[in-house]
Amino acid sequence: MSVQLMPKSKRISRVPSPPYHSHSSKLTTKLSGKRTKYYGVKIGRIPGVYKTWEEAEVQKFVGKAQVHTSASRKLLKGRSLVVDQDLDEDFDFSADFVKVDLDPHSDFLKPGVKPYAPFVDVDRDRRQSPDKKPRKVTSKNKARTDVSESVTTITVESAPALGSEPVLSFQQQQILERILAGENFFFTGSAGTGKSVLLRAIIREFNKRRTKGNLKQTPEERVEEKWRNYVANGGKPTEGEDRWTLGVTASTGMAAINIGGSTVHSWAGIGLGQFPVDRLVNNIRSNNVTRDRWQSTHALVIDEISMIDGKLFDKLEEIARKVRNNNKPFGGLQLIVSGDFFQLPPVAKPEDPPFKFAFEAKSWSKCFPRENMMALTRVFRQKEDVFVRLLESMRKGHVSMEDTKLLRTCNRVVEYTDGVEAVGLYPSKNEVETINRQRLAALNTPLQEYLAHDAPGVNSKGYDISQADATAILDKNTIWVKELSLKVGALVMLVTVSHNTEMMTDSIGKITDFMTLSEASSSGVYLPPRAAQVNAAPHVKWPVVEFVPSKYATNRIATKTIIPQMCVDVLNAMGTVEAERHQIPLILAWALTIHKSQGQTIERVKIDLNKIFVQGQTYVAISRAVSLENLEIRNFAAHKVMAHQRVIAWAAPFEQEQAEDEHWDELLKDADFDF
Ligand SMILES: Nc1ncnc2c1ncn2[C@@H]1O[C@H](COP(=O)(O)OP(=O)(O)OP(=O)(O)O)[C@@H](O)[C@H]1O
Repeated sequence: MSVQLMPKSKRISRVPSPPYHSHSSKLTTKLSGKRTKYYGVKIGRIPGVYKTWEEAEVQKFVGKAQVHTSASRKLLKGRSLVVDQDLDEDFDFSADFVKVDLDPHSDFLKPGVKPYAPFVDVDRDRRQSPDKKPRKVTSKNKARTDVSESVTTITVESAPALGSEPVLSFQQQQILERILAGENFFFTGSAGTGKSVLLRAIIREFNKRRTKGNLKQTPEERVEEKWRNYVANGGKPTEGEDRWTLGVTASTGMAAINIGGSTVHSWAGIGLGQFPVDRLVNNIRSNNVTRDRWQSTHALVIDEISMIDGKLFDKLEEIARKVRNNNKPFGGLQLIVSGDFFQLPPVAKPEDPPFKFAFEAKSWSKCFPRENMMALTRVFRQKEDVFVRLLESMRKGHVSMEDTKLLRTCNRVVEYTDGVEAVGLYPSKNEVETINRQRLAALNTPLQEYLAHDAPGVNSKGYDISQADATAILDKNTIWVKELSLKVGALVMLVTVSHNTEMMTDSIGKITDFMTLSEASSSGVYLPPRAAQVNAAPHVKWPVVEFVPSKYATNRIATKTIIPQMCVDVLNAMGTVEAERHQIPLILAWALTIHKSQGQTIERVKIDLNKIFVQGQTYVAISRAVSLENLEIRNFAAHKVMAHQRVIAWAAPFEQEQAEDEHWDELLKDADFDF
């Protein structure tokens, strides 16, 4: 919690309210035209409302990591509404106070999702002069909040019984325990066997065990704290604390965002990784923060390993030994690696030398002896046996005559009574862009355009990056679009994830309206708690999406939800923000590339296999579906199901051995031995 500042000009009379997760909470915002400012201190020596910043500032707690910089002061000063979940009942709010949500454990403060995003009002020009073509909003012509507004009332309804992450299966739990005991582990398994669910559970467990309160520390603060502890401990490293320091990475930016991490390249501080190892090691050693991260991290997660080249894996392994001055495999770093080699392979240009899979790296078997690799065997995504079996043989590149017949029956149109059609999956990006553009143009409802605000950060050397570079980095590493064009009737997909069940990625729906937050609240539309964060722009209209109620998922989103803008960021090698994008987390979903669909569960799906070009692509596309009932496939042919021979050869003995082990375990379970 921190010192909270708010202008008196934005008076807010407080209605006592339960936390958001209870049934409902209500805030009444009264905005007067005056510009006198008051400053509120909720947690401090003497909580209260102060007339000057100086008076307020001295009330803050000393020694807590809540030092207000001028930047945060500036940030908070301009806000009209800040929301808190656990207001102190004894606190005197009679003097026009606000509700604040600065819970460090709330989703807003997790990597990838941030509060206080600035806004763009794309609708304003059109509202003022209906004949005028909508003007694109840039940082220059961005609309300002009108503080002379009269009264805004927002009712935040609680989410209707949104689910949580599923309970881990016995196999998932077994792997989790071995990882928590400090073992290296590679876990694989067919699509939908719960690798991502397990990975998220692992990250949660590590975070829980890490020293409380330091999750938000920057790498620099961590180094400083480590040094202080080292000195306090008489020059010896402190026990326990580093044991749970976890690096969270993935092979691609998209996969990294899904688990709240960075790409393995960024984390390692190796740029594109094309230089020889010694040069990369020198670069890392010359950067205190990157060097410290390599040295102080205890365990490293690498997700979607199938897309990491084996040569890169070997380079990282050698770098780890050198930078950590430790000759054990990967310099003694605990490795937690996940992925399915039958899915998408490393991206390689035709002119590149042939790629190696990570399991073909020289160091792979040193890092993962046979007993530290396991395949999850229970498929959760699909429930129909016939579909699970079909996908299993397709994964290995086999399709029988019967399978072909069955898949050809999916060449039909599935109609949905609620009018929300299926998401189309296509191999090529151009196809996807064309389809989405054409479908949007065909709707005769008014166009709403939202231009993202991209904020440049710093690169791994600490230098500011340019606006153009920030946009390029964000375009490459995230699925959030720079220019979002929407209309009532558009099919959209939510592309943000929240592990506290507020919103789930992969949710599909149709835009039914554009509303301000207060309009939404008075029409019974669900306002996600984070919607309150953007109340600084009461006249901005956000899309209202009617999501398809999921038949299968344990995680659900409220059916009719307003989606305000949020923020996504890309981290540099120092773990600080390289670029961040403020945008509405929706994308058009009439068409999506198969590459972008990897890792997702899509209940209504329509796949066109016409231009399939890579092994694993057909399997990835079809395995996104939840049931045969909702699956549509165009241009299926058996030869389009391709699995990589090297993967088949590598996986066969491993999977055979595991099946035998499991068979023996099963037999021995009921046996009564007495040694
Ligand atoms: N233990 C479990 N109990 C019930 N459902 C589960 C369990 N584990 C995973 N699931 C569900 O199965 C579906 C697929 O899970 P997940 O995305 O983790 O699979 P995956 O192996 O990562 O798939 P892919 O390889 O396609 O990315 C999700 O809907 C998830 O909620």
